[in-house]
Order: sequence, then C-alpha cells, then structure tokens
Amino acid sequence: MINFTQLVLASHNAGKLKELQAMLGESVQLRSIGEFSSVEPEETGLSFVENAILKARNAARISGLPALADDSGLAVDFLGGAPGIYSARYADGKGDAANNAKLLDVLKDVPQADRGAQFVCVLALVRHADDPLPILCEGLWHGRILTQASGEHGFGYDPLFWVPERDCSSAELSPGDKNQISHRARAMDLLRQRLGLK
Ligand SMILES: O=P(O)(O)OP(=O)(O)OP(=O)(O)OC[C@H]1O[C@@H](n2cnc3c(O)ncnc32)[C@H](O)[C@@H]1O
Ligand SMILES: [Mg+2]
Repeated sequence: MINFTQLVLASHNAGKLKELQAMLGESVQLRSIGEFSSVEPEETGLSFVENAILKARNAARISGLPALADDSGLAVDFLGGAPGIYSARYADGKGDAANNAKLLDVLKDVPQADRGAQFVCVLALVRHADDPLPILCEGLWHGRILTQASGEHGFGYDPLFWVPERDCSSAELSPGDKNQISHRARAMDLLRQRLGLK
C-alpha cells in the first residue's frame, strides 16, 4: 500500500479535476499541474495508456510530487474507435462545441443501432518522474451517440452520450450521479483499491 496526502493532477482540464477530487474525497488533496506550469505536454502516444504515462511523468518532473494523469476519450464503434485518443483534438483544437458538432455531422446518417460508443478512461499514477512501475487503471462506460445535444452538466462529449442505464444523456446526470457510474468512476474505483483507500 502506498500513502499519499498530496498528488499533482497532470491535467489542464477543470472538468476532470472536479470529478477526480470528488471521487477521491478528502483523504488525498489533488493539486493541478496548472499551479506549476501552463505548458501542456504533447500527447504523442498511440494509446490511452501511453499518453497517461507520458502526462504523469511530465507532471512529476515539473512538480517534484507524485502525479496522477487521466487520459480519456470517446471511442465510437461505427468509426472504428475514433476519435479515441484524439477526442480533445477531433475538430483541430477548436474546443468541445466544435468537437461535438463534428461528431454529430459525421454520424448524421447512421441509424440508432449502429451508434454504439464507449467512454474510456486510463489513470496512471507515478511516484516520481522515472517510476518504473506506474499504477494503471482503466474504466469503460458503454452508451450510444445521440442525434442532438442534450443536458448542461459535465464537459466534453457528455451532451451527446446516451446512458442506457439511466435513459438520459451523460450531461443530464447530476455530477454526483455521473461520478458513481462513469468510465472515470470505474477507473478511480480500481485506483482506490490499489492504494488501499477502500
Ligand atoms: O490532457 P488533459 O490536460 O488531461 O486534458 P484534455 O481535455 O486534453 O484530456 P484528454 O487529452 O484526455 O482528452 C480527453 C477528451 O475526451 C473527452 N472526455 C473525456 N472524458 C469525458 C467525460 O467524462 N465527459 C465528456 N467528455 C469526456 C473530452 O472531450 C476530453 O477533452
Ligand atoms: Mg489532453
């Protein structure tokens, strides 16, 4: 069991910080890498795992603290798993609204039955920048891509992701409800077990 009171979160995404801190509770304080640097590392990996490790090492190097990274995204079945690791950059860096508009457009003629998708989250935790044994935890959340945006909560692709177990979009779930069942919640559940926090 490894004990941490402070971890740096290797993410510039405020939505992730909020969700992960809520899931971790008060036992561990997450500090944003934004406190130490505004430079985002290039995500050059070909998988969620590679990018998560790369971001965690970078944050540990910059901060001198143990670091947790979250590499996540949306894998759409009809698109062979795209946008996948490129989810944040799907519309060439123009942001969430442009990403969502592009996805709706690409899938505009695709019938309900073929609109399956999963949110993916890989968490990587390193004790220091050169840690040879990162802790890796993955979570998947299965759903479907809606034909129009719905809901105001969350971030990113949440308004387009239909959650079968609740019959609503992920952006229509309260933050507390999303944090019980999301891809990130599943990955964090595994991480908490690995850290002996549950
Ligand atoms: O790399 P960092 O700095 O952590 O922030 P980012 O936003 O670039 O994060 P990623 O590289 O992991 O890209 C993930 C993208 O996938 C989407 N995504 C991930 N989790 C999501 C969630 O819970 N709800 C909605 N969209 C999500 C969202 O568009 C993110 O920008
Ligand atoms: Mg990113």
